[in-house]
Amino acid sequence: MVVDVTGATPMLRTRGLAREFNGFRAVDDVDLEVEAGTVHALVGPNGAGKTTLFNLLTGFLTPTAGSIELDGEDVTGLRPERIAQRGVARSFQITSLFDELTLTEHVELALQGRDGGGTQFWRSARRLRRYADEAAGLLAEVGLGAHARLPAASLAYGRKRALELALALALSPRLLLLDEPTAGMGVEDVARTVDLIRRVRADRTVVLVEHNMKVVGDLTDRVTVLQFGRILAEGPYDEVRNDPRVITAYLGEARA
Ligand SMILES: Nc1ncnc2c1ncn2[C@@H]1O[C@H](COP(=O)(O)OP(=O)(O)OP(=O)(O)O)[C@@H](O)[C@H]1O
Repeated sequence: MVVDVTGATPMLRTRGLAREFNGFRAVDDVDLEVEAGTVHALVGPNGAGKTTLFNLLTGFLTPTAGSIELDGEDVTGLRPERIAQRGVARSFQITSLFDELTLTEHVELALQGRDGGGTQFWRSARRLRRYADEAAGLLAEVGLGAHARLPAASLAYGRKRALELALALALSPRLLLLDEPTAGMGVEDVARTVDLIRRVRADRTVVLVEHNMKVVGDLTDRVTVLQFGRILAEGPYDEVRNDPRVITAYLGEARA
């Protein structure tokens, strides 16, 4: 186990992390450190490498170079399911919802998957009931308690994303990765989502990719700014947003 000078092992640490696509470095020599119990944002102009970095952290892509440690354990090159088993969950991917299943059934399936029981509904509908209480608790946590018996298809967009969050939380993640949690939302849903993330962050470590700077400012302890696959700046939001290099990077994007 690697321990840093402050004595605390970061929940996530990458060193020299890189990913090339045909000689093009989408992620280039990234040293990222995320302290346990914090909310950390990844921001940067389009094409900066944020999604590629997320895909590396979840094992959906293998790095060309560098390493990834989770709570001091080397997870570099592990397959996505192995990384998930070690407590990394990623939300929101609405495409993974099933229209006809109720919210409760979705969460019960996720809980069964966490316990290694597979995620096939048709084989196990009766066994799923053992998770009823835990599922109810998770739905209440994300504010969907009143909708538990409705099919997922009946939910509005913002609520679908809350359900995705409940599914990620069902895995009891140590590290929760949120991929643009407020993308495509109106002002009210954004505010609700910020509140929700605030609530679920207790005892968890959260890394989010976010374009909405108000959300970043409201939610995060630290921000890493990526540009051209590299870390351009890193620090508390108020420091980073006044960094001339960051301002130039975003102005450049606005002009383009
Ligand atoms: N599979 C791939 N093959 C080739 N190039 C890729 C691939 N995936 C990403 N890239 C390139 O890597 C760079 C970083 O892309 P990435 O999607 O990680 O950026 P991003 O910061 O998430 O951007 P956005 O904010 O637009 O989602 C881009 O130039 C992109 O075209």
